[in-house]
Amino acid sequence: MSDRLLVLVRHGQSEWNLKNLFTGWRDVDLTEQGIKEAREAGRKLKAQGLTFDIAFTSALKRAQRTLGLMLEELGQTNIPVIKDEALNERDYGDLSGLNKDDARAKWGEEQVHIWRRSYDVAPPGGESLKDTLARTLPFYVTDILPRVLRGERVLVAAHGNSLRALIMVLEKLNKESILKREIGTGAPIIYHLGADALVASKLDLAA
Ligand SMILES: O=C(O)[C@H](O)COP(=O)(O)O
Repeated sequence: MSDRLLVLVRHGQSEWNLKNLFTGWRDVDLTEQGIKEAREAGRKLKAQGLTFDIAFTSALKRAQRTLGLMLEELGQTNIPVIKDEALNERDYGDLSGLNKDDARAKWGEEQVHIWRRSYDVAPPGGESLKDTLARTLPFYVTDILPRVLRGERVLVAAHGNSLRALIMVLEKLNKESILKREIGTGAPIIYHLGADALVASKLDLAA
């Protein structure tokens, strides 16, 4: 097995996940449940015998706290941590702060599903997954991937849609299959990459 390790983790449950509100770039904290999920994710990685050389996270505190809690469980709070807006959640624009059920009642189930899961339809005033990919992918290519290919073991704590964007590329998912891809809170996905940067193996700890 190559040591080109890349682990992706969505943050634990946030206060607005619990309240069922569109969050996007709003900077809300973890719930007690989210803290538990983050610690559990760290314990799961430790149980796999994994250690990391560097970690990446977004500019938002729910992902940063999740990372900090995982590193505590791993006993690795001293590794370098790079925070970058490129890994932030998709900007939900005018939907930010609205209740997801209220939005379904107003615009219909299908429209809301398209805004939440489609590849190229942006919510009003916000980013589509394609727009999100346009900022996460260059950052992945310039800052994350070269380290993985050099053999550094990399942990990324980010968000449902910034991770869906990266997963779309890593797993070569098309516009149809990404529609169905859900990323659970605090559920690590462990990849080993080949020297060609393609996925050599994948272990989804949520599965
Ligand atoms: O930003 C949000 O509201 C959530 O973190 C992700 O939302 P989604 O499940 O609608 O993509």
